[in-house]
Amino acid sequence: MGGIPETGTHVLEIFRAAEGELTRRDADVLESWRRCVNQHKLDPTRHMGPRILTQQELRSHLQESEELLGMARHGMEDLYRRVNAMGYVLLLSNARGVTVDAIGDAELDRDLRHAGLIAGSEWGEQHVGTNGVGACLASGQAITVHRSDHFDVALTPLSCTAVPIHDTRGRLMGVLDLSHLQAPADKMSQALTLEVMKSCARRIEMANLVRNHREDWILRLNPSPEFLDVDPMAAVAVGGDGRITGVTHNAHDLLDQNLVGRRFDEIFAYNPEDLPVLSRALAPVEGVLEMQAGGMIFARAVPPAKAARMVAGVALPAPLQSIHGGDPAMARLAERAAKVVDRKISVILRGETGTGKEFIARAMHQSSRRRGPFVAINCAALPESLIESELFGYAPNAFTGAHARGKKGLIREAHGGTLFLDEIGDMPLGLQARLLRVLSEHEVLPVGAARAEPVDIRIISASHRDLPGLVAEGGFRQDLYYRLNGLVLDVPPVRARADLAWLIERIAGATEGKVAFTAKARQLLLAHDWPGNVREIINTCELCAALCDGVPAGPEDLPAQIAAGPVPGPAEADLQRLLDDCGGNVSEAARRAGIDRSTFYRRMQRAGRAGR
Ligand SMILES: Nc1ncnc2c1ncn2[C@@H]1O[C@H](COP(=O)(O)OP(=O)(O)OP(=O)(O)O)[C@@H](O)[C@H]1O
Repeated sequence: MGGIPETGTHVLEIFRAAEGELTRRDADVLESWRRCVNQHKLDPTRHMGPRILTQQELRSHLQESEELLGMARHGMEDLYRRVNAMGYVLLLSNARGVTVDAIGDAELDRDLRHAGLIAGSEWGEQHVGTNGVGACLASGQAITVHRSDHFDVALTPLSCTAVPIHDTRGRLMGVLDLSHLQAPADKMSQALTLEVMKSCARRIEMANLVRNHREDWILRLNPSPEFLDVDPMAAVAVGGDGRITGVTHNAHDLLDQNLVGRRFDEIFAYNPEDLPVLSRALAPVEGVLEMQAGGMIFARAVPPAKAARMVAGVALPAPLQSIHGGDPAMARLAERAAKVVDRKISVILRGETGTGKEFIARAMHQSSRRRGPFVAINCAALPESLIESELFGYAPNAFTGAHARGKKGLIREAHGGTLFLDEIGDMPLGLQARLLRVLSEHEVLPVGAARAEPVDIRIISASHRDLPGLVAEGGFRQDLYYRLNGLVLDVPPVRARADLAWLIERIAGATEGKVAFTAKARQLLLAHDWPGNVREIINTCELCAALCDGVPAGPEDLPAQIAAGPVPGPAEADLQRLLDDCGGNVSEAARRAGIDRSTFYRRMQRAGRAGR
C-alpha cells in the first residue's frame, strides 16, 4: 500500500471508508478521511492543493507565531542538518495549519513550490483533506500520512510525518512536519522518521520548559532509568509553592491529564521540599518516585537555573541569588536577608566556621542601596591592645607611638556602608560598651579626641558561639546583644546543604587553572562531611588544580581524609530500621538519629550504594 493510486480506485476507497468499511489503512488515516467526507464535506474527486497566503497574511501569521518560531528554530535546524540531502523538507505550522517556517533543499526549490511545501501554505484538513499537518492538528497526535493516505490524489507522491508541539501548559501550539517528495512506496520506510520526529518535538518542548521555568525545579521523568539525564520522556516544572507550573506534553501520558496548577504531592507520594534529594547533588543514581495514582517512575530533579526566587513579588538581588544553588535552607535565608538589606535592622549570622557568613554579609551589602564600603573586622583576631584604636580610631598624637595625623578607625571607614563584626562573641566587655554607644548615638569618639564624629553604619555580626549562653554567663552585654539581634540567620554547614554538588562545581570553576574531577573523585567529595565547610572545598580545589595540570583529579589527588571515604558507622546500617520505626517519616528519623534531614538522606543513599 502507498504507491500512486489510480484516481478512481483512490476515490472509491475513500468513500467506502467514509461509510465505515474497514480497509487496511492505518486507523488514524481512516479517521481523517471520515472527517474530511462527513464533517468537512470535501469531495475526493476535486484537486484542492494548499492555499498559499499573501505576503501580508503571512506576515500577520509570523507575528502571531513568534513564540513558536523561537521555540522550534534550534531544534528544526538540528534535525534538518541530520536529514539534509535526503530529499526532505521540514515545515513548521502554527495551530491554524499555516506554514510559518520551512527548511528545504535549495535545489528542490521548484518542486517544493509546486507541491506547496513553502512558508505561507495552509494545510488545515478542512481545506486540503487528509495530510500530515492537518491530520496532526485535528487529532493532536503524531501521524505519518504516506503517499496514497493523502485525501487529494494530487498529493499522493508525498510522504508527510507530523508531530504536535505544545506549550508548557499543554496547549497545542503547532506542528512540525517532515515531508519527502519521493519517498519509497512502503510506509514502513517512514517508521524511523516518525520516532526521530517525536524525539525532536520532545526535545523542543523540554528546552522550552527549561527556558521558561528557570526559577523552578525541573523534574525529569522516564519509565526506565536509561536516558533519564540526557533525553527523558517528560518533565514537569515545580514552583516554590510546591505546585506544578509547567509540563512537557508527554507528562500527561505518563502522569495525568490536568497537571498545571496542581500540587506536586497530589500527583506524587512525595514532598516537594524534598526535591533536592532527587538532584545529582545528593543522588548520583536516579531516584524512583511513587505516583499517587499507583505505579513508579524514575525521576531526576534539576535545581532552578536562576535562583531568582521572588521576595514579595520582587526578584532577589543578584548577589543574594548567587549564594546558593537550590538548597532550601539557603534559599529561605537569601529571601529573608533580601527583605532587610535596606532596613535599619541589625543582622546576626550564625554558623560553623567557613560556612560563608562573611560571604553572605558581603552579598547583603552589595544587594543594598548603601554606597559606602564593606568593612570586615575579626574581633577574635585583633589583639586586645589594638582593637580599640583599630575600631574607633584616635586623635592626632593621642598617645605615645600614635600617628601624628591620627587614625580614622574601621568604624568611620565603614561610614555609609556596612560594618561586618566577625566573631562578635570574642569582643572584650569594655569595648562592647563603646560599641553600644556607637550603635545608640550614631557617633564615634576616637581615642584621645574631645569630640564625637557622626557615623552612618549598618551592622552585620557573625558568631559561631552561643551568644544567649554568653549573655547568661555574663561574657556578653545583654543590651548590646539586643541591639545586634534584629534578625538571626542560621547558615547551614556544607554537609547539610542539598546543593553541595553545585557548590563544588562553582568553586572548582572559579579556582585558578580550573579543576575537574573524575566520577569516583566526585563521589568521594559528595560523601565527605566537610568540617571546614566552604573554606575546605576551596583548599581542596586549589590543591587539585596545583597537582593535576588540567587533567581531571582522581581519588589519589584528593586530601587523604577525603580520599579515605566516609567511615561507615554502625548508624548507617541502622538508618533503614530507624526510618521504618518512624513510619517512613524522614524528619522524625533524622531527629532521632541526631542528624539533619539532608545528611540522613545522603547517608541512606550511601548505604544503598554500598549494598548494590
Ligand atoms: N557561595 C559561595 N560561593 C563561593 N565561595 C564561597 C561561598 N560561600 C563562601 N565562600 C568562600 O568560602 C570562604 C569562607 O567563607 P567566609 O569567610 O565567608 O566564611 P565564614 O563563615 O565567615 O568563616 P569564619 O567563621 O571562619 O570567619 C571564603 O573564601 C568565601 O569567599
